[in-house]
Amino acid sequence: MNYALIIAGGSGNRMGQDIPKQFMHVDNCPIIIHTMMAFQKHPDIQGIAVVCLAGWETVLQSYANQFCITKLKWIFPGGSNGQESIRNGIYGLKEAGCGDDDLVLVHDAVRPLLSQDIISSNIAICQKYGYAITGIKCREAILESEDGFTTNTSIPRDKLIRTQTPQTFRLGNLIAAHEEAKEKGITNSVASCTLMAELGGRQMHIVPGSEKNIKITTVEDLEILKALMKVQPEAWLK
Ligand SMILES: C[C@](O)(CO)[C@H](O)COP(=O)(O)O
Repeated sequence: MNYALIIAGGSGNRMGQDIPKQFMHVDNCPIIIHTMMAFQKHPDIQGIAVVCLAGWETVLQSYANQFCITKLKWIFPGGSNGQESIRNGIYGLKEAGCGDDDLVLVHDAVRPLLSQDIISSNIAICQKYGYAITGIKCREAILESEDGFTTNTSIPRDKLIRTQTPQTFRLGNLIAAHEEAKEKGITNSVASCTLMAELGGRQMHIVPGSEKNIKITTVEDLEILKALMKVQPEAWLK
């Protein structure tokens, strides 16, 4: 079985809006529903779990009903950071009876333009190699700055990968990683891929992502999303 685990535990402070960014509407539909629709449409996804910001569970369930997201099976509580939210989600899946060999596609609630191809490739690469990370090559020149205002240090971009989601693992491997993180005192890794890298001993395989698989973090991202959806509504979801 293959399950989507959508991380929607954040309050979206960087957007500076009254409601969390994952619940903001674009094209008459909440961003998180656009995101869930990509998994709803995919024939190889059997269920969707959402790790949800406290207080928004009922809203989420009623939007899912309204937009016919029939694959939504579980809503789990969000954590105090991304790592804890993912941890809540995978332990929730385990308690719900999912097996160690089941695949879990961990995905940001605020990446609504996820294509069917990226989902398919995540499943295929994870089945083959065990650890699948969506990413794209870095095309910009990269500099390092200590204070955010000045710099004299260049970082070669040739080997750099900008990570996206989904990031896909077998449930048993995810649980083992989070157990090891607890033992080692790692509590706030930025993403599943950074946690795996920090722990070591896991070879992750890169699934080609897309510039359209944008993460909505700021008001500027929201404008880009609206523009993309206007030009080619849902085209990249096919
Ligand atoms: C997981 C992620 O999308 C990979 O690029 C990113 O790390 C999420 O970051 P956020 O700070 O939780 O938005």
